[in-house]
Amino acid sequence: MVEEIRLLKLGGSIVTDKGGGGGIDHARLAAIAREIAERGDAHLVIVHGAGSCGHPEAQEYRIQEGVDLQNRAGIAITHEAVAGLNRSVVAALRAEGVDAVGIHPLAACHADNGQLLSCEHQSIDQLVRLGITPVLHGDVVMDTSRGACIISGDQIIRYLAQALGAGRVGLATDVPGVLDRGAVVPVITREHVKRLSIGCSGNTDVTGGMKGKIEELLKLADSGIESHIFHVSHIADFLDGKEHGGTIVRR
Ligand SMILES: Nc1ncnc2c1ncn2[C@@H]1O[C@H](COP(=O)(O)OP(=O)(O)OP(=O)(O)O)[C@@H](O)[C@H]1O
Ligand SMILES: C=C(C)CCOP(=O)(O)O
Repeated sequence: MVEEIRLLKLGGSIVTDKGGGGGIDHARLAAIAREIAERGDAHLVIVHGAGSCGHPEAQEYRIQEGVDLQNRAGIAITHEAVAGLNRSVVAALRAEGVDAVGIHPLAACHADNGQLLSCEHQSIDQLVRLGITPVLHGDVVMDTSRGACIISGDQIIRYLAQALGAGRVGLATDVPGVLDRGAVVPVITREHVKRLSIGCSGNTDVTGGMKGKIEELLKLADSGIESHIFHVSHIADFLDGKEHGGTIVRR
């Protein structure tokens, strides 16, 4: 029997100090890595966001407006910021015994007009089947129309979930789920979302915060794959298939 692949996004807001001084939260990373290692999670693909390691650089160089000779320096600077975070995520996982390997979308993916068009999912699938945990991230990616653009971890999650036929898709973040007047909305569908007020992030964010996340997850839901948004404290529950108290986005 071919085991199902699970996808977990670690939001930039939980692995970095997104609203504060801007550092990587190494203690949080170690705790998350321990939870993943304790479950011996084979068939897991991890994608992390950028938080304070990439969003400020992408904003400074106006990457989302397109990249040409004037602002091309932003490609390497933004990529290095988030690639450094990727090295820390991979190191934290490996320190706990998870056989993790970092994969950079700048080299593995291509976009057009800000939309992810392709990603080397065959290599990712093969790695997972060998028991290795690929760790991707939101990144600056070359873009046919714009030169380059920023692809969020949420877009990568959507693409990989569809390409790999993922069985379970979860996004851990700094809020308990999608909130409506302070209460968690348990289920969101395309119809229902129109009645909600979903905003961006309270911090520097070039990919649309919660609004951008929901847009991607609704596209995923359209293709029949549901996804879960929950607070970082419920990662173990998600991996164990238990109730996480967050939001499910479905068709
Ligand atoms: N209706 C809403 N419900 C919940 N969060 C919301 C809502 N509207 C806006 N937000 C904001 O969205 C944020 C979460 O989105 P954000 O993109 O920062 O998450 P992330 O995936 O952890 O980070 P990153 O994009 O850096 O990976 C919350 O911290 C909150 O400020
Ligand atoms: C800003 C960069 C480099 C990637 C953004 O990814 P996200 O944090 O998942 O939105």
